[in-house]
Amino acid sequence: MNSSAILPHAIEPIAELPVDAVLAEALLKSLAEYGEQLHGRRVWLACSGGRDSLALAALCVQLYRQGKLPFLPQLLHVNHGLQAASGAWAQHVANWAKAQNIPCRILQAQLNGRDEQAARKARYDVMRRQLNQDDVLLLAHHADDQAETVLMRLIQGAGVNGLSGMQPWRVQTKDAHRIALWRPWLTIKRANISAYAQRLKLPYIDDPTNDAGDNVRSGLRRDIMPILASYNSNVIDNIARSAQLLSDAQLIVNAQAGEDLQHTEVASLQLPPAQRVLNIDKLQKLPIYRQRQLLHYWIGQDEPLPPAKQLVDDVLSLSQRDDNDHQTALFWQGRKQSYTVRRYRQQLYRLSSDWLKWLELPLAKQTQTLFNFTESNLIKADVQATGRQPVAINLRNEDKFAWQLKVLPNEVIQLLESYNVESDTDKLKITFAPLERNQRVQTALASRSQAGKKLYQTLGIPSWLRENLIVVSVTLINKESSENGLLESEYLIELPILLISPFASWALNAAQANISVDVKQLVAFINSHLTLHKTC
Ligand SMILES: Nc1ncnc2c1ncn2[C@@H]1O[C@H](COP(=O)(O)OP(=O)(O)OP(=O)(O)O)[C@@H](O)[C@H]1O
Repeated sequence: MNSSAILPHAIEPIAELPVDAVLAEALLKSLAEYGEQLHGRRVWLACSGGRDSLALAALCVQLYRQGKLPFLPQLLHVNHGLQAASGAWAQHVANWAKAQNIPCRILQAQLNGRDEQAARKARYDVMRRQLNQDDVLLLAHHADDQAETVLMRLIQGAGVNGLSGMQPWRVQTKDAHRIALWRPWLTIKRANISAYAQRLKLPYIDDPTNDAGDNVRSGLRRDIMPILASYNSNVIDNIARSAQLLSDAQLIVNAQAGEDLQHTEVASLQLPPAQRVLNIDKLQKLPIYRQRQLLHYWIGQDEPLPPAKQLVDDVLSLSQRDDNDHQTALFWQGRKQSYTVRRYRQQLYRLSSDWLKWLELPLAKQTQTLFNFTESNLIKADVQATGRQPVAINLRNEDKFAWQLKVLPNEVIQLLESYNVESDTDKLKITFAPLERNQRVQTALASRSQAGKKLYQTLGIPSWLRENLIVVSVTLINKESSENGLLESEYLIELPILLISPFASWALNAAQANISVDVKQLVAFINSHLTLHKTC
């Protein structure tokens, strides 16, 4: 609204006229439809003081007085402070609310720019801050707004989702704060609202910028809609109906993509929203249109807005390549965070930038003494009890993610004792050290020890995970008896038993150490407690 907006004078309580049947029916029908979601929620009404939102407020007052509406919404008016008259409009809305005896709150918006988009964002931000968890915000958007929205999106090349327009009920979550936007008038034409406002002599504020044609929306309203109406007088209703049909279609598309996703995701590699992984072989079993839809859904999940079609096409081509290029990285800036989509072998990865940064942090070598009998004066019987408590070892801990390994010392000691080896009688020491590029280790996947690139290839480690391999070793006392059993010698040995990455682990072959330990069984007590969790 600009300063030339017409500010009406007469503010009176709403006349005792019969309610408008069409407008009331739309509101009450919507109330019945979302009754369950509305139950026990506080309802607010976003009121600009313009014709539509003032009419919605007036209808709520009338229906409430007649006992047809179980609640009276509290008005919220946002003062954008853009023009000299802004303060007067806010006062006008407050005065009108007072005359109707309904609560009203005036909020000041903090604008970041002077265009309509900035005002809209600031308006929603300040209203959202006012609302409590699960509160509902009533908006007066109507069929003409819906038609303009659909046309705007059409000329921007939107898909089914965009063309389904505004939704009558939309839950919005931002930083775990959840509210619902409720638009009961999406099927009501502006003309009906105008007639009602006139009958009631509603003192609404008339904003000339709405029809000035100086932004896309008002340009469509002023120049394009009348032309379309000359071809088909039902154009508003018809576009609003198309939006409803497409909204149903979108639900079906989403359900299909969700189902396809379940079959194509690689369950063991998921760390949502930091890392999401798709199996390309399974993706390619789907018809091409479902592949595209699935990728669109997969990339955009965890984000409020979907990715551009170009990115979906690029990811699709990446999945179709048959060369061995693992270097391509497709960047996507989402609303909440940014991501990189990469391919490694037959898998597509969507990696958040936070996660990639975390993976680049250095890992330090550390030695943990799981037990110290001398210091704590524990006798072995106590070990049986306390050793059942897993010992958590932080491999890399930072505000966003924590990589932790849990060891059951009791089990490890018992197992070691069942072989001809013992842990140091006073201490059980486990060492965690980043795998050196040239360090050779032998896993069950290879017949001899390997290092560097060969090892990564054998284990299938993508390039961004290569600095995240850790060798776990136990310090043991090995006893050797001579053949006649008379001579017994003991020596300390550091035995590498396990290689771990954030998502997998591999038992290391101890044959080189010349010790008869069943390494697989030994590592089970360490391996099975590996957890990686996101802390925020
Ligand atoms: N300054 C504001 N304070 C509170 N709510 C607002 C404000 N501006 C808009 N709204 C809400 O957002 C909806 C859509 O915004 P839009 O810009 O189309 O409204 P408007 O044309 O300025 O006013 P109205 O829809 O009331 O005639 C409004 O119907 C109203 O519910």
